[in-house]
Amino acid sequence: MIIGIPKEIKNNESRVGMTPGGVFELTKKKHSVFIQSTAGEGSGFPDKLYTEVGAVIVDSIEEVYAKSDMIVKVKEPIAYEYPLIKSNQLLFTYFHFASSQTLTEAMIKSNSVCIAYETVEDEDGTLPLLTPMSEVAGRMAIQQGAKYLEKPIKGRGVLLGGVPGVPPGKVLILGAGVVGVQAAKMAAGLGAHVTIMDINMKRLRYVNDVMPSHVTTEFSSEYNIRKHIQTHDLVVGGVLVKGGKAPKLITRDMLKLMRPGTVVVDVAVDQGGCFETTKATTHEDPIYIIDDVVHYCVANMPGAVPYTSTLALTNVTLPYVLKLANTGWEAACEADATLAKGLNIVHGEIVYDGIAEAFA
Ligand SMILES: NC(=O)C1=CN([C@@H]2O[C@H](COP(=O)(O)OP(=O)(O)OC[C@H]3O[C@@H](n4cnc5c(N)ncnc54)[C@H](O)[C@@H]3O)[C@@H](O)[C@H]2O)C=CC1
Ligand SMILES: CC(=O)C(=O)O
Ligand SMILES: [Mg+2]
Repeated sequence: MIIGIPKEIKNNESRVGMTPGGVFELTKKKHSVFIQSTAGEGSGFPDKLYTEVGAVIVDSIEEVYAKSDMIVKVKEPIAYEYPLIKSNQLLFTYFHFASSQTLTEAMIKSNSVCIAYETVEDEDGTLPLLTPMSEVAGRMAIQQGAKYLEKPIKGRGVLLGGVPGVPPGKVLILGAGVVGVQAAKMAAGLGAHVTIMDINMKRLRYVNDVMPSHVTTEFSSEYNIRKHIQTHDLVVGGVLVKGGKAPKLITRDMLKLMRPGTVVVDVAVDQGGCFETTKATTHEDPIYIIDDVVHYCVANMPGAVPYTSTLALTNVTLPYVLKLANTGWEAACEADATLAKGLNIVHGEIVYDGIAEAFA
């Protein structure tokens, strides 16, 4: 198969769809790989490393799309790319359709086959292609939150770890999935007091078992959220309803309960966000303030640490890229139920319930 890897063009997105190590495995199986010039540079992979393993460097994104049967990338195609997508072309990337009707309509119109990393789902309900980026974003959420809590950057002026004689800051985490647990780990490591909430008791039992005693679990309800946002300094949104829109757990009127300078980091922004006041931001301009609450809502957080994220992403996508390249998407999805869950839009039809429901 002919595989194309374009350079990402989303704001400050320096990840690339495949490492040279991944390309090596594809060319070993006699597949052809076209990669856009400098696509890997931001992740520490100059063109030379790709040509050494048999990839062909092409100058423009137009050429990558025009030559390829399958496009392997990181983020959803953006408007510039819509007209480049060919009928029947296979697109393997993150899409997060439920948060964008424009993207959904464009992919329906393209007559392509869209397999979304974020809905590839194992038998046990875990999301193997979302997990590593959620691990990155969960850990980053505390790094970013701690930074914006500093007074010159508009926060409350609280040091999360406190100091001897002064209590630590308080972090509230909504969702005890991958993002939530990684955020809890980082916040606990800094010495902050952590409250983590979920509606899944199994997850809360797990967190209770593995975390130190300054991480406390609490069932996620409006009553409990209203209570805790009055005393916590940093609130992290990490909830997910697979493939669907995130539930709005903190409404506009609830912001008034928070103290000025409280920071919210809504990692769930890519599925629409769990704060009513969430709107997607970029690494270039990551925050905005509403009712004195600092909002950080960057939809591609791992893009800022591409040296780590590109490796972590290829680790998990490569086995599926190989299956798709070796047998084509129909046979690969028939043989692998986990991969088949990634089918979101096929030749103009939405085939994933969560997306259809988001726009019903
Ligand atoms: N902004 C960014 O750069 C990135 C965003 N993400 C996003 O972060 C979100 C979370 O991802 P994961 O942690 O991997 O998902 P996950 O499925 O591991 O965890 C989500 C958790 O939310 C819980 N939940 C659902 N409804 C809830 C409610 N009403 N109250 C409390 N908890 C609730 C679920 O029970 C589950 O435990 C996703 O939308 C994902 O796409 C992931 C990576 C990067
Ligand atoms: C998962 C996702 O949206 C990201 O890695 O940017
Ligand atoms: Mg995202």
